Amino acid sequence: MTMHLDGVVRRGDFALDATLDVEPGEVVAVLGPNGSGKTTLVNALAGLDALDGGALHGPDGAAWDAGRAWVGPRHRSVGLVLAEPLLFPHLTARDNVAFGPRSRGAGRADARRTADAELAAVGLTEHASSRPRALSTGQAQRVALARALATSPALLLLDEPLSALDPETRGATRVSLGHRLRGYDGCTVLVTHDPLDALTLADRLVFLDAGRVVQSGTPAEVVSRPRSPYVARVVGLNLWRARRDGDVVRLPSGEAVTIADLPDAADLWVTARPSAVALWPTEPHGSPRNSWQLTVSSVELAGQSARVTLTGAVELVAEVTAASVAELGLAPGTVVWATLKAIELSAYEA
Ligand SMILES: Nc1ncnc2c1ncn2[C@@H]1O[C@H](COP(=O)(O)OP(=O)(O)OP(=O)(O)O)[C@@H](O)[C@H]1O
Repeated sequence: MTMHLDGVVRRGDFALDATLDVEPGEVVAVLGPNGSGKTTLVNALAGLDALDGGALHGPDGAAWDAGRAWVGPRHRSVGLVLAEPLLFPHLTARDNVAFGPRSRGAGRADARRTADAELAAVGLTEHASSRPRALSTGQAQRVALARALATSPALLLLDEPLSALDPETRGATRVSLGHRLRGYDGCTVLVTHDPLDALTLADRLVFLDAGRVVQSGTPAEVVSRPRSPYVARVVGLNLWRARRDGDVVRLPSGEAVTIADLPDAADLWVTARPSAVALWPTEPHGSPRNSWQLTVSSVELAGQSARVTLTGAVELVAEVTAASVAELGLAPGTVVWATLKAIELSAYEA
């Protein structure tokens, strides 16, 4: 069944006030800036915190938290994976995974069979007899995933499961996690800071800001139409709020922008890909386009390309080749002209 939350959790001045539905077999990634309420949400779903209002219905169909109805964490059908694997150091990988089924009443042989199947599903059959200190960090995290799934939970909560891994291990562990999640038919909520986790592992993305859901949609929808500066940053797009006045579109700074294809709405979001921004040492002339004289505030080189942050009449990120950084002498404080063709701007109703 669908997991359904429509509830409020208050912590001092902060309030999480969110609606979240997750279908069986669906992976929903929850993203948001620090302090937006992601951990508060996970704690409410796991039963580590109670709702202060509203209701939570688990995927098993039971009211987990609704008025006087309350199912404690031990009685919710939930598997939890945190950033650190937190395995029992004195138990083998197999016994770590078998611990959950055992403590829920399974016989020793049955629990071991389940553990072996779960370890096989994350590619760790050969390490079943290893103790945690003999495992790499990525392997230990895969054992933690096997342990979380060994009780066949209806809801799997993954709270930054890859964040403690070094970049190389993270890539391989992400692939293994994705593979395992495709074979899991329960509901999955994945909290992450990493856009790559969200875009590669999730069927749907939910963005929290200050305790509220500010956008949700499939990765493709969110990537093409971000609706908050945070979402735009995550998907790597320039985003401005704009107002249409007749055929003129103005940014909040009052700057007019020319957009080829305008929707019939007054309040707009306008996006542009950083790679569509061209930079020039002097004011360019020629085909009609948007052009601004801006100051470079930062340059981040990554291999053959660079992300250049510019400020002035508009805030803009440009992606240029490493060669142009040298040719234009781009460094904090450099003044350049930035242009964007009307056809490179995309506008949609806010
Ligand atoms: N026990 C508490 N008392 C008061 N405020 C709290 C308490 N617990 C959390 N908060 C506040 O609630 C807000 C949300 O915290 P939460 O940990 O859920 O955010 P988060 O999105 O998980 O952040 P991060 O990405 O940094 O982990 C924060 O402003 C935090 O300071």
